[in-house]
Amino acid sequence: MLDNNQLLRFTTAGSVDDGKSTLIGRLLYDSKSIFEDQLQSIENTSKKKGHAGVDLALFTDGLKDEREQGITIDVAYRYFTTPKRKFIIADTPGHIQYTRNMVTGASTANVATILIDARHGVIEQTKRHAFIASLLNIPHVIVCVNKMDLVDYSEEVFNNIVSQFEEISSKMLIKDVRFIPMSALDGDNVVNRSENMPWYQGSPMLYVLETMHISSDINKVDARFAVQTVLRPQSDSHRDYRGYAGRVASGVFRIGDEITVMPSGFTSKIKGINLYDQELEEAFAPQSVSIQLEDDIDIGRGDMIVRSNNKPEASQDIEVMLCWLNSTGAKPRTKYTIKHTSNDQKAMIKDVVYKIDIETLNRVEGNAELNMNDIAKVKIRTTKPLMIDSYRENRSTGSIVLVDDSTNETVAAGMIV
Ligand SMILES: Nc1nc2c(ncn2[C@@H]2O[C@H](COP(=O)(O)OP(=O)(O)OP(=O)(O)O)[C@@H](O)[C@H]2O)c(=O)[nH]1
Repeated sequence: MLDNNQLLRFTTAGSVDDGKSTLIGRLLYDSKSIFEDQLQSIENTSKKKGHAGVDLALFTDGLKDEREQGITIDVAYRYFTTPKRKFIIADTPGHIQYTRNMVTGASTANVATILIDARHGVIEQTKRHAFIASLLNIPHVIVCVNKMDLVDYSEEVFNNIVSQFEEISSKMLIKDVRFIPMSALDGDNVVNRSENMPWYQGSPMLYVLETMHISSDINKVDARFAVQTVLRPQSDSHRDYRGYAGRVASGVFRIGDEITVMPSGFTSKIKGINLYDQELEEAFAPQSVSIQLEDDIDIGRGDMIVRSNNKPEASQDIEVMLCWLNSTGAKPRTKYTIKHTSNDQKAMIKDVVYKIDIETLNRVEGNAELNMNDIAKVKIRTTKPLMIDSYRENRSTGSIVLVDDSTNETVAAGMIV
């Protein structure tokens, strides 16, 4: 089984021409994560285009081709592996890096990388990227100060950018932020240590990504099991078996644990845990398992099994920071389907408390309209209770999405306050 700790998800954000494609290309190329045939074709194209070396941006050009053909790809996922870790990069194309794409790509990320052009320093866009990383509670941020070759590898320029960034990030909730001076084009401090910046004592980017401690990014304290379906095999040998299949959203469950089923409130003890036909002593997030209980109680999809001494709140009135994702905007007095873990209910937006002006990061009150890319604090009322935690404490049971039933489109993503 894949040790989930070894899988690191990261997003890339930067404004147009900061060098995102070049950086990803450099990471793949220098870490030798490119397939031979792909590499050959890129080298040929680079030669044809008159490039002295390899045109690194070609690694991510697939995305551009598709875009030019009019196929909308908002977030592209790239996979690469080094001997130490597996990586998934959620990449959003530079000039369509709207809030919605960043939110979509970043919601499960361990790390957000934010690119800054060393010549320009911290700009409006950087602020927006930092804000979204903080809003989504992405545990780690790496600020890549790129194009250091164009500022004479100056330590002073780098230090100034670090201070500028720290000034804005100190007002946000960003837990772990690191700064790396680099040249993606020349490969300085991406995979290999730069010889041009001996003053930089830190590690190159890949090393940081490979060694970053991410196992504590998952909430291991609050045990939450979202029931997806009830298993009742019909064969004679399994006649007494009744298991609840679902996903451990967070925390750990062990045989013998005293549990409560929510929202009904019935209590029991865990009798067995199965992963396919394997019997486990314990299960942890994000495993999908089936759980057997000592008592026969009425449980269905959307219920949540939790440890009795640590329960989420059951509520029909929730406050969320909502990011509106579709172009139609929010329709007034409309019922949406709200999806929360395995629980689907109907919900209505009762009130827009305030919107965030993404440029100034100020709150704007008195404007109830929600359009694409808007971020707002809203009050939602659901038809039945949801078992919720705050997103800060639990990224899994603290997040929701809204779906428009008439089109089946996901129209908003929200973080429970
Ligand atoms: N001198 C220098 N140029 C760089 C560096 N990194 C990228 N560039 C150049 O900057 C330009 C933009 O790089 P891209 O990688 O295409 O930028 P991007 O951010 O991916 O741009 P979009 O795909 O439009 O979002 C290209 O001409 C790159 O060769 C660097 O470290 N130093």
